[in-house]
Amino acid sequence: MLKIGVFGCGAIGGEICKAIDNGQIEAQLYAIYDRHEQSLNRVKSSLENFDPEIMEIVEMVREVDLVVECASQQAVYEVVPTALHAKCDVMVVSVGAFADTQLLEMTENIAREKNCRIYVPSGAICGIDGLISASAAALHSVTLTTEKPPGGLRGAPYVLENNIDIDSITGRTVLFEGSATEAVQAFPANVNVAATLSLAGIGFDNTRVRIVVNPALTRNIHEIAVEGEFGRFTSRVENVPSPTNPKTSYLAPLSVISTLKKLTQSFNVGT
Ligand SMILES: NC(=O)C1=CN([C@@H]2O[C@H](COP(=O)(O)OP(=O)(O)OC[C@H]3O[C@@H](n4cnc5c(N)ncnc54)[C@H](O)[C@@H]3O)[C@@H](O)[C@H]2O)C=CC1
Ligand SMILES: O=C([O-])CC(=O)C(=O)O
Repeated sequence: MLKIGVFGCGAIGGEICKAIDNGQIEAQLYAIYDRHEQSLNRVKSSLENFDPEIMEIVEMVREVDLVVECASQQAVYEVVPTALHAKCDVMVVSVGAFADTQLLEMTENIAREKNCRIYVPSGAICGIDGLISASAAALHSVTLTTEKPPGGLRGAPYVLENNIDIDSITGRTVLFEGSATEAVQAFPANVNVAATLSLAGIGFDNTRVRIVVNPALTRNIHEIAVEGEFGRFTSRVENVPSPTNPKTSYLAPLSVISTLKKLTQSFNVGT
């Protein structure tokens, strides 16, 4: 049975642990880690069938087959190379870290050398399957428009550095327009989906991102528009935010759970 380690036990990590624990994913929840004891305790107390060991990453990668990173972009720098060097596969949700081309090249090289896999789930967006299919021919443009209520964007570096009082905004307001490279640095915990789109499509510098705050919303909306030789498609998802982290949509952990299920099933559907 696949032995899984979960690094980061917040909104996403907590859901993954529960899905393994309740048998939705046929795997063993072998180890968990978080820098906050409170998060570890919350996850441990939510489990009924597994009692995972708490292990730092260096120890975890020696014991498990796959580490699921669900912590932060900064954690990706530590978790991914450590896992791959130990011949351990890795699934990444803080995908924005891969806007750093040196990190991306380095991890791809280690994965190739060690014959390991790096998995990037679709996360909180819909349409990655179509974009991957379309990318087999020429793509002309990929655009993401993310619209969230203030709680979904509060505290982002871009908001703080530009002294934007996000709670005083009364109507739908465009906060940011730029490349995916710029977007994932300006909003590292809000638009990892821009990185996933970039990796699947035309790269970080060519993928356009617009970020909008809308106090009238209760959901996190991501709209994607893709044009290419295949034709054109748009996708729009209105995501229920995670109850413990309003920045994170519930679809994000569900996407990780489904990707993990794919690894353990013999019958797989979708691109
Ligand atoms: N790919 C996608 O579509 C999405 C990606 N994300 C990203 O996924 C990651 C996890 O999201 P959530 O679970 O909502 O966040 P969260 O804030 O609820 O949980 C993250 C947990 O990781 C821990 N953590 C962070 N950095 C750490 C480190 N260096 N070492 C040890 N523990 C660390 C924190 O203590 C926290 O308990 C974030 O980077 C978030 O931005 C979130 C939503 C969608
Ligand atoms: O969960 C979402 O709506 C998207 C998100 O936070 C991210 O991509 O970082």
